[in-house]
Amino acid sequence: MPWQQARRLAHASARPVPARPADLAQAAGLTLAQEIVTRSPAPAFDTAAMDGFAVAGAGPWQVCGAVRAGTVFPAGELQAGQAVEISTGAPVPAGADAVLPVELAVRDADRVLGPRLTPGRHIRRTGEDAPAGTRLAPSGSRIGPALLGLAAACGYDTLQVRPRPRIQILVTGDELVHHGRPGPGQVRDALGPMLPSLVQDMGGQAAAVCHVPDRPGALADAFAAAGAAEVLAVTGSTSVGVTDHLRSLLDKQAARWIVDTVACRPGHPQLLAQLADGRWVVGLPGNPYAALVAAHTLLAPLLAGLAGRRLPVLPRVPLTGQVPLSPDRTQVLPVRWDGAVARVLGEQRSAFLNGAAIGDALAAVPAGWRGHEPAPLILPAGL
Ligand SMILES: Nc1nc2c(c(=O)[nH]1)N[C@H]1C(S)=C(S)[C@@H](COP(=O)(O)OP(=O)(O)OC[C@H]3O[C@@H](n4cnc5c(N)ncnc54)[C@H](O)[C@@H]3O)O[C@H]1N2
Ligand code: MOO
Repeated sequence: MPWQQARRLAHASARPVPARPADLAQAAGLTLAQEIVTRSPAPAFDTAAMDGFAVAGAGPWQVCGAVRAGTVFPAGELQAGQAVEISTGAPVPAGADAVLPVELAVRDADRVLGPRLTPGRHIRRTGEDAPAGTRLAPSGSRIGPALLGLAAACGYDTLQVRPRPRIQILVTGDELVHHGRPGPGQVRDALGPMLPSLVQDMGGQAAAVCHVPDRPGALADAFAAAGAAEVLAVTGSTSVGVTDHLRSLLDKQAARWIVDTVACRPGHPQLLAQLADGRWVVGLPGNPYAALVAAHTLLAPLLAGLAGRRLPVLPRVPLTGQVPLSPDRTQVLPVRWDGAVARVLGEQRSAFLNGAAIGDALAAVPAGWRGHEPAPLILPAGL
């Protein structure tokens, strides 16, 4: 399956997890499952945009009081020739035409003088930003800091959200060790430490990593023990070796296959299937860089779909450096991204993470790519 199609299919297959209410403080980073609508007009009242004097009619004006932010002018309507001292953010009294900034005002006892102002000058009118009932943020938006502030400004205390999809990471491989330097024939587990933080960046939530022996039956036991997770991410069992049990287990459990190998390098043995109980299984190759590429290909789109978000649109950027070409596969390469051009950090073998570890992003160079064409860029969260 072509790489772009695999991404789209992984996203389109997922049904969003159920929504629940969350306090604003708990909603950060989750996905909005409702619209944010202005409940009252914004601003809610005619508001002074400058510190100075709210003035009515032509000057000079008689100063007849003061109105600070958080209070209202008690004396009702201003008459022509009257002014009140006013703070930025305070309600402009009825009858006022404009706000005279303090820098332009000349105060003389209880009188104030200043230039003629166009009507409405330095007044933010009621509903000027958004009338009541305006749709400000659609369902499916990521709840970032600005959206939290907007929700609060619109009077929300809780939001309907979709929680982070839960993932159980199952790391297979009897050759793996988890501490120190590996002995003869052993390999230090790179994926146990890498995947939980990758999952977090992708909007999911990983349970404690589970290490599964290569013996037959162990993976089936791990599936049964995985509990409430929506997604099982299995590493190191995607191939056809005698210790790779994932494919046969999926067939034995009559799983529905969605993606079975992808035309990309590295990471082609990756897979996506759905168990009869609805849980998703993503098979990530054991080679660590191949696992990273596969996670961006299938896991990130699946998590976006489960969270109710759209498939991230990948920006297309020009590439420089040595770009290996392939007539029939997408090549996924670590790059340095300077904001204008992505420089390929050499060809990355599937077992090594050095390029990805120091690079800013991954470039997905399409099959049949020609040198001058921009290529899609996979940016990590936060860049
Ligand atoms: N006969 C074939 N052999 C292989 C094929 C193939 O098409 N036909 N594809 C190769 C490709 S490409 C890949 S990628 C791997 C995928 O293999 P698995 O997903 O089954 O993974 P393993 O065989 O268990 O491991 C591969 C490699 O990665 C190391 N590894 C595994 N897990 C980890 C980990 N957590 N941390 C660090 N390194 C890990 C493992 O020791 C192996 O060196 O299959 C090829 N073979
Ligand atoms: O797909 Mo494998 O990832 O080429 O090493």
